[in-house]
Amino acid sequence: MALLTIEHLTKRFGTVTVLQDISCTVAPGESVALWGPNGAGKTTLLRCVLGVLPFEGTIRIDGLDVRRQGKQARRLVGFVPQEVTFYPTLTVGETAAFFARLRGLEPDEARRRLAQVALEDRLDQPVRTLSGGQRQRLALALALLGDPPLLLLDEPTASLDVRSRAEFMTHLQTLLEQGKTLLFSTHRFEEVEHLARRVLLLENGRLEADTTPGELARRLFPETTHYRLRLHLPEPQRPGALQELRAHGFEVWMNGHGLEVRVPADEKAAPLLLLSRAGFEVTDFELHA
Ligand SMILES: Nc1ncnc2c1ncn2[C@@H]1O[C@H](COP(=O)(O)OP(=O)(O)OP(=O)(O)O)[C@@H](O)[C@H]1O
Repeated sequence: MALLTIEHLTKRFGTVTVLQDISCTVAPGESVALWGPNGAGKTTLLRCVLGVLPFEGTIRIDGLDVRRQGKQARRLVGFVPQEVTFYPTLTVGETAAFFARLRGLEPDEARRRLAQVALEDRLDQPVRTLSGGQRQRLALALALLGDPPLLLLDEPTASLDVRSRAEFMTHLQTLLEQGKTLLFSTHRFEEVEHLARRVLLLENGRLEADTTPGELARRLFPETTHYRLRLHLPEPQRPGALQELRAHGFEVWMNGHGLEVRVPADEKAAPLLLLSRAGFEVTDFELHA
């Protein structure tokens, strides 16, 4: 069964329709990116799923109707906004304990979630002294309180520098590996590429496509849909490797020091994996646009 089911979701603010007849599902353990230009409706969609906005249509989380069984449904969801406002004078530990208490959870639960995002050594640090990356990790720890299966994240890395962004993405990757389900909005293709298995493309409040990161890449960068991958192999192995790649549908030919393979943008490493699994010894490679 799907963890999240959205059926005919329409959201109007007064006379303006911001989301129009959106239907989609997210399976347990999936990671789905919400992609679309500013104003496409990404935040609004997340807020409808959270049950904090009235809407038309039906949204269910693990079968629970967000409108009629809101309280139970919300227990299954953690939310990380773009930027969180904390009480600046509270420490990290106090903040997490405060939110845990609000939700009727034990202080131990707060400490567990702080450890999950590598903040356990910051318990006594006032929130106002945290870096941007640490603040966002604290927000993630709060979203993890109660161990909900579904995490909604609204451009969670938008205000972070490159290093904190990478760090935050690594935490999300780990959560995904641990079985969490992620639905996150982003404007960065590299985040889609690293984290998402599916992409919901929103445009003017409509679901334009329910697609893959590879297909999104083809739409965004149509001129670089394929690359040439040069593989260096010991000479005696080249004919066998060539055959192996051709047998798997790759366009491949010999060149001076090895093979050259035409690879789609979303499968650049596939020939390397294939050959190494088949026991070939790729000594080096180069990628050309
Ligand atoms: N409370 C509101 N009242 C009226 N209009 C609203 C309200 N909230 C959002 N909107 C409008 O709904 C549309 C979608 O906004 P939303 O914030 O969901 O887009 P978004 O895709 O998240 O954009 P961004 O990428 O800039 O965050 C926008 O035109 C916005 O102005």
